Amino acid sequence: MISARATGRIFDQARAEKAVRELLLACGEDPDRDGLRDTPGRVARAYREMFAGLYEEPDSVLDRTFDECHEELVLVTDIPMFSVCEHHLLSFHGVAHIGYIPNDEGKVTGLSKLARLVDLYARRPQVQERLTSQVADALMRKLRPRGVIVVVEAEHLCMAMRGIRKPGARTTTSAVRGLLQTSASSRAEALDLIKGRR
Ligand SMILES: Nc1nc2c(ncn2[C@@H]2O[C@H](COP(=O)(O)OP(=O)(O)OP(=O)(O)O)[C@@H](O)[C@H]2O)c(=O)[nH]1
Ligand SMILES: [Zn+2]
Repeated sequence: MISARATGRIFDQARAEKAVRELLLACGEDPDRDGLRDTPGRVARAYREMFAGLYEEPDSVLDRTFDECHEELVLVTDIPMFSVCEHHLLSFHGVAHIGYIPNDEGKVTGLSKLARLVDLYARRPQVQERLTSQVADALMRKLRPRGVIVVVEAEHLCMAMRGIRKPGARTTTSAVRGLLQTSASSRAEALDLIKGRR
């Protein structure tokens, strides 16, 4: 059993393996045949990795800040993102763009922390809308910036490989907070930079 570092949740490897074995049986497969014998263990480990964000405290990612006196937009685009849709437990994946305007103390975070924050929230059972707003809200809570914008563009495998079967359909979600919500010109500047990034 893997114990949680911060959130009080645990990953129960033995239970996950048992559940995968049950699922294979339910599908009419033989989990004891050669090719499947190690599969429950592998799948359980894969889920532990894909849901690693359940065991991490998001706010701690942003504990370290730097005084850079930068009071204009900081924008990181095209952060690769893999998450798991909580409705079908299938992947949705794409990119996230994150921008924020530091407060007048000029408090900035390390750029990699923005990607770490996306990773942490993405590695949970999710819906894209909640992932997007959770990242924005964590930044507002911890950095107290003047504004935040988060845009996520993703393809959902549950819409591509099953169900409606529309591979290539992309979903875009955004969350804007503070000045980037109230000021149309600040928001337009950020969106232009996101749209024109290539
Ligand atoms: N809003 C939102 N919907 C999502 C997300 N991921 C998957 N879904 C949708 O969740 C919905 C679940 O619908 P249900 O009718 O309960 O399930 P279903 O019968 O499997 O639906 P279909 O996918 O249409 O076959 C589907 O429309 C999915 O496209 C997401 O991140 N956000
Ligand atoms: Zn889904």
